[in-house]
Formats: sequence, structure tokens, C-alpha cells
Amino acid sequence: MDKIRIVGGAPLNGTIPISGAKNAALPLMIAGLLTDETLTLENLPRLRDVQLLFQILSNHGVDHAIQGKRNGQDDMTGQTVDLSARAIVDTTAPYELVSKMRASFWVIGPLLARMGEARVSLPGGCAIGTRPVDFFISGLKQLGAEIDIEGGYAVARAPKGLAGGRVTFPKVSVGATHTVMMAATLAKGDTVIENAAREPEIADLARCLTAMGARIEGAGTSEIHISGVPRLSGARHRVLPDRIETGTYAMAVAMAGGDVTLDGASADLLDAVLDVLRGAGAEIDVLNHGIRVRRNGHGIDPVEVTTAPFPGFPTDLQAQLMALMTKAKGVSHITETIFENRFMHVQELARFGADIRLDGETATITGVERLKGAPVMATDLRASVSLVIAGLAAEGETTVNRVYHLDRGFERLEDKLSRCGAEIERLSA
Ligand SMILES: CC(=O)N[C@H]1[C@@H](OP(=O)(O)OP(=O)(O)OC[C@H]2O[C@@H](n3ccc(=O)[nH]c3=O)[C@H](O)[C@@H]2O)O[C@H](CO)[C@@H](O)[C@@H]1O
Ligand SMILES: C=C(OP(=O)(O)O)C(=O)O
Repeated sequence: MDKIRIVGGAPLNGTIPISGAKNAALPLMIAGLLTDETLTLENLPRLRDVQLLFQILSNHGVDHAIQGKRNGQDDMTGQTVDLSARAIVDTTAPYELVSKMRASFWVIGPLLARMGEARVSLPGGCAIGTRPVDFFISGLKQLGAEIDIEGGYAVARAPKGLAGGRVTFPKVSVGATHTVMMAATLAKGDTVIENAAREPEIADLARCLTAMGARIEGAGTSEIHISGVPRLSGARHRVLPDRIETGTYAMAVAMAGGDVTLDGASADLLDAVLDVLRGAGAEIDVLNHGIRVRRNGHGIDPVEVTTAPFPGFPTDLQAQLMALMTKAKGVSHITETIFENRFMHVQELARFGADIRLDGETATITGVERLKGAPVMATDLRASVSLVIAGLAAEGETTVNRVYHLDRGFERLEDKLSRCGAEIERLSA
């Protein structure tokens, strides 16, 4: 398996282009199942998760065509892809595919809405907690589906089609909100989703569904109203910029020092994160076309942060912030409230000489003067990138093993960082 080798110590200077958001791209691609016309997605990131989802969708009968050719090594822009689900040939999403990626479970909503049946393996994905699917099941049942778990599969049926209903989630869930919203677009009558996730990726999906002819109001707030329509058409939609990739590189600059423009980033998606970074001593300027992040000379100040659903501080940036705080001038506290087991980076950060103590859902990080490079490995995507960030600021050589996870969610990571002066390369196995 490939590895990433880093020699730390170089500041980052230059421009990093921000890709389309993985967590928007995946539900948008799944929305392609809702229509027999072509859905064209622009700015789709080139990621392992996107590739895997092409495979899963093609198993259901969705064709995809990538427009144009990649423009050599210098092309850093996302791809434009046509998705066509003219006929759904199979309503089963098999274990071998779904177990590799959590979001693939979300096909259950569109398949049920369009075909009246779906048989979807219980999902896998990042090992960051138990991640049950009870909200999906209760939500879809509110729309009239019958669902049983049989042999590790959620087997769902709605022989007379779905009907609108009131869905109240006990806890905010991004995936359950995406799934019920997609299912409700083709249900008979009106649906209300209460305690809906407010993440920008929900609003992005709703914009795309609306362009396809869906009738949705309130996406981006905690109450979404959907009036079902008999069919959806094709549309063209541009995937919004990746706020987690943006925050990750902003933290890398705050940690390694330097001056980087995150081109194409949208500051509106990152208010809570930018406030924390300012509090940590980074200079942040919001530009028309992106965000400029600087830290020159000033040390890193400690912070107190608790993760929360949007608009709070995202759990997907918790590991990266923890890496940053390992070199702060004092003691920081980071509390994780979304996933019960999202601290796998703690023991790996310790290999660099970081001082982190865990007590339940709170990590206490006492900043150290110097980190030293080490061989490290992580078992989830954001934990893996937190090790890259630490490696950039550590003295000497770091090897990040199991690059598989990084490739799930970061487009050309080593390319983007090395263009800004980092000494980072991929070692192919
Ligand atoms: C592809 C994608 O967009 N993934 C994101 C999505 O994951 P995902 O959609 O899986 O995360 P959720 O928002 O559903 O999870 C939030 C919490 O709800 C719990 N829960 C969820 C569903 C359910 O049926 N029952 C239940 O108990 C989960 O275990 C977790 O504790 O949102 C997370 C929270 O912002 C992010 O970290 C992930 O990067
Ligand atoms: C947890 C993540 O992804 P997934 O939900 O696909 O596991 C993530 O993007 O950080």
C-alpha cells in the first residue's frame, strides 16, 4: 500500500485550489437515481469515494460519462460528469460495495422512491463510532415504507409508493436528512422533516433537487418542507467547495507557518472554524475568490472547542485541530460530541511527542515546544490527515502509512502541499 513521506519544517507559501466537497458530491451523485434523465455534476472531486460510488451506482444501472479529458498533470480542476439512470436494473446494493463507504447506504431513499423497493447492505465507512441506521429506518417508515433487517441487509418495500409524512429526528443526522429528503421528493403529498441537519451540503443537495423539479423549502434550516412531485427531470449542478478540505489546509498553514491562499474556498461555510483559527493566532482574510491564511512569527495560542452539528465546529476538523494544538503555548481542551470513538489519532499524535490526555469525550492537549517525525498510521480519513499536518510541523522525517484513507477524501494532497513548499511525496508500494 502507498505511503506518504514528509520532511517537516518548511513553511507553506502559495495557493491551494479547493476541490468540490466530497460530502456534497456523494449525495448529489445518489440523487441521479431519482430521474431517468441526465444529471450533470460539475466540480466533482477525483476521489476514491467518488470512484467507489460510480461502481455502486453502475450496479443499479446508472451510466456515467466524464466530459472532456484531463488536462495533464497541471489540471487541478474538478471533473464534469453526466449521470444517467435511464432504467434501474437492480435494487440491491451489495455488502462488498456498501461496506466500504457509509454514504452508499443512502441509495435506499431514491431506490425506494423510484422503484418501490430496495435491498441495501448495512454500511461501513470510517471507524469512528457505532453509526447505526435507526433514523433512516424510522424516517422512511414515516413515509410508508416497510423495512426489515434480513441477513445484514435493510430490505425496504413500498408497493403502493411512498406517501408524505412528518419525520422528527431524535438527533441531527446528515445522512438521514439527505436520504429522507431525497425519498420525499417523489412521495405522494407533503413531508416535513423536523430537527433536520443544517449542513451546507444539505442545502446544496436541495438546490440540485430543486433544479430537477423537486419542491423543497427550508433546506439549510432545521425544518424542511417537501411537496412530492410525480417525476424529476435532469439538471446541471455545480458541487460546492469542500469546507473540510479548506479547514484542513488552513490548519496546516496555522501549524507550519507561512502564507497561503485557499483558492475557491467559501468563508461563509466556515465561520466557526475561522473564529477558532483566529483565536489560535492565525491571520485570516476573506477574499472574493477564497481565503488567505497566514501565520508568521506569532506562536499558536491554545483553544477550547466542542464539536457540534453545523453551524458549530465540525467533527470532521476535530483531529486536524488537535494536531495544531499539540504545539500551542499552553493547554487546550477539545470535546467531541458527534461520534463516540473519534479519537484514534490521539495515540498516533503521541508518536510525534505530543502530550494529550483523554477523559471521556474530552481531550486535554498540553502544547509542546517541538514535535519529532515518526512512522504513523490511521484508520480513518480525518485522523490520517491530522498526521500529515503534524508531520509538516515536526522535525525530521514522517511516514504516514495506509494512505488509502487519505485518498478517500483529499484530492491530490501531496501535490497541493508540495506546490506550497512542503517536502512531501508519495511512495508507491
Ligand atoms: C458522507 C458524509 O457526509 N459524511 C458525514 C456525515 O456522516 P453521517 O451522515 O454518517 O453522520 P450523521 O450526521 O448521521 O451522524 C451524527 C450522529 O448521529 C448518529 N446516528 C445517525 C444516524 C442514525 O440512524 N442513527 C444515529 O444514531 C451517529 O452515530 C452520530 O453519532 O455527517 C457527519 C457529521 O457531520 C460527518 O462526520 C461525516 O463526514
Ligand atoms: C466520516 C467521514 O466520512 P464517512 O461518513 O463517509 O465515513 C468524513 O468525511 O470525515
